[in-house]
Amino acid sequence: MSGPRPVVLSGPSGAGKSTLLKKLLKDYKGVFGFSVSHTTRDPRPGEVDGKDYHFTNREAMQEDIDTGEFIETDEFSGNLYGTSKCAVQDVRAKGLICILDVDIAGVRHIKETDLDPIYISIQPPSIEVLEERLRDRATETEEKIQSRLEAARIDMEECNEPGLFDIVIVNDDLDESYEKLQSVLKEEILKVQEGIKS
Ligand SMILES: Nc1nc2c(ncn2[C@@H]2O[C@H](COP(=O)(O)OP(=O)(O)O)[C@@H](O)[C@H]2O)c(=O)[nH]1
Ligand SMILES: Nc1ncnc2c1ncn2[C@@H]1O[C@H](COP(=O)(O)OP(=O)(O)O)[C@@H](O)[C@H]1O
Repeated sequence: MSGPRPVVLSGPSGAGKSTLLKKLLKDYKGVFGFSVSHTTRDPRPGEVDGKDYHFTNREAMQEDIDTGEFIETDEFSGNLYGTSKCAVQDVRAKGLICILDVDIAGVRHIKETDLDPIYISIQPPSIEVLEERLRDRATETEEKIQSRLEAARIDMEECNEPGLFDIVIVNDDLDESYEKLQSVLKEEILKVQEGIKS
């Protein structure tokens, strides 16, 4: 499919991916669209089905996986997550830059497809700061915090693997990170904005 290149945002749970991507979606209306993943985890207060995720159960999701409806899926912290073909096509059909928020296993799966996105890793300044952010967010049980921190340690190591990401942004100061993110995406943003004008 032609059009602007999609963008993959990855990085440990709690690093700030949703915060950054929500800013992009708000500041660049008509430029970006979010690929709404499926998940078997429970919705958090305020999360909207069909907007933040397609909330589903394991049986229904497995049926869809079996019929080939997913580009990639992964088990993360006891739940299934996955990007459906429709999630990406719906955004790309509108000519928008499709943003995917996936874990590092998802990044590796997407590398095997022809999607050709820009790969961006959002990292916390340290594991201690990450733990603090996860605790302050107050969305996870102690068990889920521990399993996210375990996955984070692996992610923080693997993100520096040569060729895996186009850029790694250490999200210390939010405004600075957002500036860096916008600057990496400048070219694609311009393509869409020029398209809107003409
Ligand atoms: N592979 C894959 N990972 C996903 C997908 N959707 C979300 N994730 C990842 O699953 C992890 C947990 O997401 P979530 O439960 O929303 O927690 P949060 O990242 O702490 O807000 C994060 O690392 C997400 O990037 C997906 O469709 N595919
Ligand atoms: N640069 C930052 N400095 C301080 N707190 C941040 C920063 N970026 C995000 N946060 C906070 O950290 C928590 C985790 O961010 P979130 O966007 O939910 O992460 P992710 O989507 O990667 O799991 C949220 O409570 C968010 O408000």
